[in-house]
Amino acid sequence: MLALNKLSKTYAGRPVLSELSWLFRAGEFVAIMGESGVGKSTLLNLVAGLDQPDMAPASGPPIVLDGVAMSALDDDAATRLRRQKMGFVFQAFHVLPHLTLLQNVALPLLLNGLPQQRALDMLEAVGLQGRGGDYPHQLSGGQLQRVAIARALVHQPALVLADEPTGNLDPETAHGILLLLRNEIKSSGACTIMVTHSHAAAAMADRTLVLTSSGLQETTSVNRFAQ
Ligand SMILES: Nc1ncnc2c1ncn2[C@@H]1O[C@H](COP(=O)(O)OP(=O)(O)OP(=O)(O)O)[C@@H](O)[C@H]1O
Repeated sequence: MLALNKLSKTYAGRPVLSELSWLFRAGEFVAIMGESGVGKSTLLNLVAGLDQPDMAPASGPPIVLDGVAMSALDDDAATRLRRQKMGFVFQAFHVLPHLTLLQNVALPLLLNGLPQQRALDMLEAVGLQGRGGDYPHQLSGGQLQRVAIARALVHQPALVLADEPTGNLDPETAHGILLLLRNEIKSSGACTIMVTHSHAAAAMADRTLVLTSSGLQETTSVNRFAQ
């Protein structure tokens, strides 16, 4: 579904990611952990096409999503792919304050020319039925994350990217949000990559990878849902 093939990223001559390779399968919920500064957010940004990897190795394109080499796309094509195939639960893509909750959740449908009905269904799925006309400032942090998850999944993307989706929440609220995220991605069949520092969050994933300077490695110690 998503293949990384010797993916590397260097900032100002300093290597951050070196020849990362991994295959993420459809429907899989994967947590990525690792020390601060090791390059987890960089990895998500590269997969999202928001940043460019180092020149492709001779062995082939470094990021391939559903058979499409990201490096072969121009800006417009990359934007279209991102819009159609990806959903984000990133701080940088936070809920827009001047739009109602329904408008926020409907945005990916609007951008993809899809019918708007699913926005109402998604608001209901995340427990915010009847709140579609409210604005983000009327919500708690946990409710806002529910809106972010509804918006990330409403257009049924093949790939969901989440960066610390429960970073600012208390443990109980965080647990509820992660259960919701897990249920929604399992029913939609999306592949989900979640970067987190939280072992409790990682335990909700099917598997956990640890990113170090030597690359990605699977660890089995934290996954309650591991199959
Ligand atoms: N745009 C950029 N320009 C230069 N250096 C950058 C840029 N983005 C990230 N870096 C550097 O790359 C390294 C990895 O950063 P990144 O944010 O990916 O780490 P991280 O593992 O997500 O850290 P954390 O867990 O603290 O969020 C850091 O040393 C950071 O300073």
